[in-house]
Amino acid sequence: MASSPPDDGDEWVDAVIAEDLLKTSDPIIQQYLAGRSALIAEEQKQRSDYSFRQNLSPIARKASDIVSRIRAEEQSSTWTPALEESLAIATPTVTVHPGMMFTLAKPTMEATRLWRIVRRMPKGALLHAHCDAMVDFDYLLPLVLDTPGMHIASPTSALATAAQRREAGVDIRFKLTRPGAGAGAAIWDDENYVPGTFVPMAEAAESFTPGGREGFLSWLRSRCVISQTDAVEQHHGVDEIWKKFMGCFEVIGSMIHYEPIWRAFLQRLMKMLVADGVYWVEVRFAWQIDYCREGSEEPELDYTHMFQVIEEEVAKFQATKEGESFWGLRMIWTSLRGLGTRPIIQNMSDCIATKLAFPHLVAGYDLVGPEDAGRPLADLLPELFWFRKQCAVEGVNIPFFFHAGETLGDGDSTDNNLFDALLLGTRRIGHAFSLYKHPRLIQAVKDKRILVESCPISNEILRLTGSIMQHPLPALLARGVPCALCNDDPAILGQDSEGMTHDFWQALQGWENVGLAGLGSLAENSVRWAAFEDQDAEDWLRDIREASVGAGIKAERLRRWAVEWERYCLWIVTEYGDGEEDGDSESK
Ligand SMILES: O=c1[nH]cnc2c1ncn2[C@@H]1O[C@H](CO)[C@@H](O)[C@H]1O
Repeated sequence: MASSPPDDGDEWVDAVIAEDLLKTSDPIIQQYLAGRSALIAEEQKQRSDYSFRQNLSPIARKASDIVSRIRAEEQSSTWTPALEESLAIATPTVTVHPGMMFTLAKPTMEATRLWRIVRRMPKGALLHAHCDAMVDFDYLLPLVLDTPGMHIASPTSALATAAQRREAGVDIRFKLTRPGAGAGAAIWDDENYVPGTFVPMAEAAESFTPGGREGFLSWLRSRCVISQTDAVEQHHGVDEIWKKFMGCFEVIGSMIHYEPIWRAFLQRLMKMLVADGVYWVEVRFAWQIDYCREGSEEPELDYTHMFQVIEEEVAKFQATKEGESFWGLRMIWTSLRGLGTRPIIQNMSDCIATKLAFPHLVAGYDLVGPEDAGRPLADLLPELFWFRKQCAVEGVNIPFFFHAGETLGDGDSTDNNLFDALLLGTRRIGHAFSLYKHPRLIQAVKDKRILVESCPISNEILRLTGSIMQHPLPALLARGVPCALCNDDPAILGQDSEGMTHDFWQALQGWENVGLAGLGSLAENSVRWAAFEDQDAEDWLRDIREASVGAGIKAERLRRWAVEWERYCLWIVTEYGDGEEDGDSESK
C-alpha cells in the first residue's frame, strides 16, 4: 500500500477509489454491520443491567440519550489528552493513567454538567461505608475543636517537629481535668511535654504555629485524610498507603467516640446523604468500647448508649422536613480481621449482645482491615462457626456481609476469601475486586443472587487500580453480576463528601457501556439488596427475586425509588433536552 495519502490534485486517484472501494451503503458492508450490531446486542443481553435498560420508560430513554450526548461532548471538550498532559507536566512525579487519576480529575469533574446531573440522581442506598470515614472534616474538625472539654494528647512524644506532627500518635477526647492556664501550648514543646498528657484542645489550637487555629485545623486534617500527594504517588505501593490509611482511623476514632460529637456526626451524615439522593445507609463500624456520654470521661461498659443515641438521632432527623425522605440507617458490625482469637470472640459476643438489645439496628456481621495482611476467612473458620452457633443459641439472626477479594492477588489467600465468603453464605460481597478472574465463582454469585458492593474510588486510592478505566467492575457488569456502587471511606480517601456522586460520576464518564441506564440499574440494585429488616435466607432471596412486585418493605421502597427515578429523568429532559433526542434510539 502507498504510504502517502492520495494527492487531492490527482483526479485519477479519486476515480480509482470511486471505482474500487465499496461504499458503506453497499450490501456487503451493510450485512457486515448488521452482523456486528447483532453480536454486540447479543453480548449486551448478558449484562446485569440488561433488563433495567429494556424496561426504561420513554422519558427515561430520552433522558439517557441526553446524558450520553452530554457525556460525549464533555469527553471531547473537557477530558482531552491536553488536560492529561498539562497535569503530567505540572506534577512530574505522577504517572498519568488513561482515564485520569481521581484526585487530579476531581476539581474539573465537579464543574461539569454531568456532575450536576449525577448529583441530582436518586441513588438509593449506600451499602458499603465505614463509619469513622464518612463525615467530611471541614465540618467535623471545627465541631470537635469547639465542643467544650475536648483535650488532645500524644501518647508517644510532643508534637514539636514536622516529623512528630506527621507520625506521632494523636488522641482527642473529652476530659474533666482543667490544667492551669497556658497548659495547651505544652504539647508543641519537646522540652516540657510529658507524652500522654491531655491538654485543652482549644488552647493548643490557639498556640499552634504557624497559623494558630487555622493552622491547627489544617494540620489535624492532614492526619485524618489521604492527601492528593499520597494518593498519586503510586510508586509507594499498597502497603504504604494502607499504613497511612490506618493512621487516619486512629486519629478519627478517638475524637468521635463522645456523645455530643457522635450525635452531631450522625445528623451531618444523614443530612448530607439525603442531599445526595441517598435514602438508606448501612454503616460498618469497628469501635472498641471507648465511647463516653456527655460530661463523662469514663467509657461505657457496653454499646447500649451508643446505639440508643443512633436510634434517637435517626428518629430526630426523620421528624424534620429534610429527613422526611430518609428511610433509615442500620449498622453492620465488624471485627478487625487482624486480631487474635480472644479479642475477636469478645467482639462477636458484644455484637450478639447488642443485637439482642437493638435488633432493628444491627443488620449483619463482617471483618475489616487490610485484607492482604490477614487473617483470611479460612483461618477464621473456628471463630465464625462459633459465632454462628452462638447466634443460634441466643436466637438471633446476624447474616454475613463479608469483605472479600479486595486484592490484586490471583489464587493467594486474600483472593481465596471469595470462595469462603460464598461458602459461608454471605449475602453481599464487599469489593470483590478480584472476582472477575473466577468464572465458576461468578456463576455461583449469580445463582445465589449475591450482590457485589463495588467501591471504585476507594480501590483506586488504595492502589488496586490506576484509574477508573482500569477497574474491573465493567467485567462483572458484562457477565451479569448484580452490583451496587459505594463510597467506602469518602472523608478519608478524597471524595470529601458523604454522598456517592463522585463514584457514580466516575462510572458514567469512565465506562461507555454504563450510561444513565446503567447508573439507574446500579442504584436500583442498592435498594434491592439493602438489609431493611431481619429476614431468614428464604425471605431475603424471595424479596430480591420479587423486587418491586413483592409485598414487603423492600418492594415498597423499590417502587418509591422508581417514582423518584422517573421524576429525575423528567428533570433531565426538561433541563437539558434540546429536542434532538427522540427517545427511540438504542439507549445506553
Ligand atoms: O476498604 C476497606 N477494606 C477493609 N477494611 C477497611 C476498608 N476501609 C476501611 N476499613 C477498615 O474499617 C475499619 C473501620 O471501620 C478500619 O479499621 C479500617 O481499616
